[in-house]
Amino acid sequence: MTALLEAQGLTRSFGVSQGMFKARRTLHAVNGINLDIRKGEVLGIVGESGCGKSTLARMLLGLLPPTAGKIALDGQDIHTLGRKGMARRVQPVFQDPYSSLNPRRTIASIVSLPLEVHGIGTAAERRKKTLDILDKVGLPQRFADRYPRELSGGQRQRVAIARALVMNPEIVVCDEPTSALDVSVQSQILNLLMDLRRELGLTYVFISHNLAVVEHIATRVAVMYLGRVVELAETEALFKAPRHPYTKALLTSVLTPEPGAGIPETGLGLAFPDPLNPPPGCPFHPRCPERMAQCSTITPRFTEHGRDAVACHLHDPELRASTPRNVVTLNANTALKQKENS
Ligand SMILES: Nc1ncnc2c1ncn2[C@@H]1O[C@H](COP(=O)(O)OP(=O)(O)OP(=O)(O)O)[C@@H](O)[C@H]1O
Repeated sequence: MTALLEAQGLTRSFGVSQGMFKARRTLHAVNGINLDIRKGEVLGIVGESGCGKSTLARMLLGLLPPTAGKIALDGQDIHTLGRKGMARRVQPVFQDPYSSLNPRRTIASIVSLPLEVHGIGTAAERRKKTLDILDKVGLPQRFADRYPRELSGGQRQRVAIARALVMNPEIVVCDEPTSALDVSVQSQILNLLMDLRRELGLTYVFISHNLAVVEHIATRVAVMYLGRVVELAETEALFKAPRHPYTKALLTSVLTPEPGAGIPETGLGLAFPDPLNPPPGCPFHPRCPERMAQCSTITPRFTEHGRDAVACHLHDPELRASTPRNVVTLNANTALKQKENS
């Protein structure tokens, strides 16, 4: 598969002030990510709250400029495409269908707005296209003249999907598209997204903290930790045989949407690190049950393993071969005890 959207060294930092008399500090929300999104795939992006998923999504959509690195769409720097050029080809579906739809506009006017903004078609053509799209997302055409408040959460998310599709984009970036919905409605929306992908040949970037959802929908998965991708693998391989200790921990946990709440039920014990003060070396090492001596000083390289890749010294053939005697493997309890004693 060829890369449709490609991120190179993608970085986004924010200046954060910590009170009146303290100097502003820099928070690297996304830190040097290389990622190719291939035509027709569903690239799942997972990781704890605060690891940088939404910041990455906003950059891929062209809504937030990177502080370093670049993104290319079909080989062309998205900077040169501009917001409008990007909006024709890459569209978002966000988490909250309550706040993302203008309450004062009718459904038809919400869905057709992108066409109007881009000056596409006559009013009659736009109306027809809007009704067709409502049909495609499973909403009765009579909803066209209703307002968001008259619709349920699931119906509103269908409107948000219709609005994303009305421009015939190639890529849809879905940021937690089912997280705000009732469980009973979530699978309907997921099935709709999958049907639309098949029918329209779409490519999805699918962000979720829900691993079961990602396993169901993604063809490939990128696991993020503190602004970096630490593992990238085909979905089946990732869920069957995760390589990175963090991925392994994620698979045995249920992530909470609360920032800073850490990974519950993993046995790792230690909380999510302060993004303003990330640990040296491998950012995961203080929580890692398999950490080795070099993990606290050397940042792991991203090494390829067949079609997959991982950033972990345990899987770096060069480093493993060169430092066999340095290796000190700690289990989760030892790591926890060390933390308690320090
Ligand atoms: N505008 C901003 N100014 C300062 N810090 C920010 C800003 N936006 C995001 N951050 C910080 O960047 C980091 C990554 O945030 P981001 O929202 O991308 O994470 P996330 O993985 O999407 O989390 P969630 O699942 O909670 O949405 C967090 O530490 C967050 O506090």
